[in-house]
Amino acid sequence: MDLYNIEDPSFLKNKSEDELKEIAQEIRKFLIESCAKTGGHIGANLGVVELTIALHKFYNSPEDQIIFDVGHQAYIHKILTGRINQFDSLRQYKGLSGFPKLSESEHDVWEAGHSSTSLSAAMGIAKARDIKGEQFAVVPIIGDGALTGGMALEALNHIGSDKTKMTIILNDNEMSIAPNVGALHNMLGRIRTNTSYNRIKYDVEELLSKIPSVGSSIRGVADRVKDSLKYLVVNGVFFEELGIKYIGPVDGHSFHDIERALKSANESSGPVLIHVITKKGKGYQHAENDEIGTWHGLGPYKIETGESIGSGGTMSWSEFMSNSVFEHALKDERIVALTPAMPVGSKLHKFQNELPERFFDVGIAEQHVVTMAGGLASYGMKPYVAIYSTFLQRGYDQVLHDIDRQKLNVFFGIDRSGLVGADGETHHGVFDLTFLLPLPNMVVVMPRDEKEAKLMIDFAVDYNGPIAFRYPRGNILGVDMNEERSEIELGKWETMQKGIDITVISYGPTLTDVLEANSALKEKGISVNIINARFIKPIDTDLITEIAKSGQPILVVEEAMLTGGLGALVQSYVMDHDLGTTVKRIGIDNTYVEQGSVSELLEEVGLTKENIINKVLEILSNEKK
Ligand SMILES: Cc1ncc(C[n+]2csc(CCOP(=O)(O)OP(=O)(O)O)c2C)c(N)n1
Ligand SMILES: CC(=O)[C@@H](O)[C@H](O)COP(=O)(O)O
Ligand SMILES: [Mg+2]
Repeated sequence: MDLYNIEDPSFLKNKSEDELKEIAQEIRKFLIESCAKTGGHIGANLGVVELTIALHKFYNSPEDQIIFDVGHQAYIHKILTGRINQFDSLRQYKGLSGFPKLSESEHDVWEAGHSSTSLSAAMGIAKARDIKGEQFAVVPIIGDGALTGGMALEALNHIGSDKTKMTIILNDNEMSIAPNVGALHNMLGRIRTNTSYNRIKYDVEELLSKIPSVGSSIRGVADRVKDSLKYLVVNGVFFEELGIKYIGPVDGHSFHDIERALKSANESSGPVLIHVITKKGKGYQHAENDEIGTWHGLGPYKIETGESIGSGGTMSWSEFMSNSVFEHALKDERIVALTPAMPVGSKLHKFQNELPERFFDVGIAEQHVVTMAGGLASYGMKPYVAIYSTFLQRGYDQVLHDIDRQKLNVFFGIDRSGLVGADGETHHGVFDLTFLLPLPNMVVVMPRDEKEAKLMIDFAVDYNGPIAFRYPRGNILGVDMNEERSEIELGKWETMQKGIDITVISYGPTLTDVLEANSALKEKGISVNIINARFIKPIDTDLITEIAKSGQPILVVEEAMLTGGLGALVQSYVMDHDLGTTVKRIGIDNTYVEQGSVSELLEEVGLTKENIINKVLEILSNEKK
């Protein structure tokens, strides 16, 4: 079978099981080879090869709506819907997205990137279908990790009570990114190991099918026996009690078993959940043996050895942050660390292994993690919540209502602040300032390099109140740790270079570009006053006033949304206090930034040394007029 000839999934309809197995094998081989070059979410995809093929054989996409939760496991779906030729560009600039994308194919009916949205989306689609009197199938596929997300549970609550027809595929591989956690995970584990129920249930169903309809009273008794079995051996009771018919566990690598379950689900008039058991990384030894979560998603690798290509170098920001907080925790018993399912990305292993009683992986539960940190803080602890900027969006009300309003002593490590690269528009950490800066009690900081990070971590640990500590994806800028630095003082900025023509204010790693632009501007005889706004909030109002009174125009450069960013704060301060000086900004202007390498994306949004130079020249030339 030439995978490159696939245009749509209809070719699967008349394939025999042996042929399907062959296709699965070819797809696996392709995925392993292709992701070795581009990187990507290989582990999750290798686990759903048979499942995705079986779904596309059984259903008629796009009329039947197949909805992938998170969407990181939709590569096979992309291959079966005619996109194999684009895999060379997977997750690259202008290339094939790593997630379902409406603009890529009519078969992508729902976009995601963040987890646990599929069931709510499915409910909406199913309701629209019913209101319009249409008949198609609605099939959300949700992982055991994504099922721990609060939204998924809210949706189950609604779907079960409403009895809306849909077939939910629960893809249980026992892994979130890291090994999955929580009581739901434990419950699924019990079901997986409880084979006796499954055997009895199938036997009883088999028996029931043989009872003729005339024997209705016998059949009634038998039905009740079958129903009561679930109470005896607990399988699926959780879902059944919610009003959702449970089928499973089903071997997710067996075409026969999946098809049998899909047929059975299809006959039901209400919601059904098929519990499918799969192996993450299936068919590729390195990914299959992964017990940590490294193979969930990664960059290019060597196929034979599984070694990563091109990673390494200096320490990542995440590792530096987590290790530094861990060092503090060894001395300060108030410090506890929390993560919503991201111990791998946030590099919390040291904390997790050495201080397990003060470490909490709460699963994909951003709202819960924030408020739980509040509870810990309210009782004298110093919680460190390592959370990706993009996922903190989920916990915003909790940050506002529970933490900031009560001035609780929570230290947020806001990982992946700024542009993240290949994951694209669902994952860039560029909105957090817009939602954090209005909070009256929140302090927001972002260090520019390793030395400043160390000083700021010391500050944040000592600080008593909510503090958001932003840091980007990628490696930390290493410097001489003995270098002299001005003391970190709440709301005070650092003057990195005194100048007389224009002030450029920035923070974090973007300052490197500002410093580079400065070298070129110096050659043109322009003297730049360079300010490190290490506190993005509170801003240094004394310094802004002093600069404005000196008559210098100001340029604020930031890797964040312009709306509600630092530049906006500085502009309003200058305006509100009639300081009269010009304030211009470079940042992300009212757009969702796509996927690509961070440098390509910085170029696209104008966050480059060249653009800073041009903007400075433009401002100075306008000032002269
Ligand atoms: C709201 C949110 N939090 C965290 C993540 C990061 N994340 C992406 S996939 C994933 C694990 C999902 O596990 P599961 O649903 O079981 O899928 P699997 O990879 O095992 O197939 C996590 C935590 C996310 N995408 N969205
Ligand atoms: C799909 C998802 O949300 C995660 O797998 C994400 O891709 C991880 O990103 P990092 O590689 O930055 O940890
Ligand atoms: Mg999983």
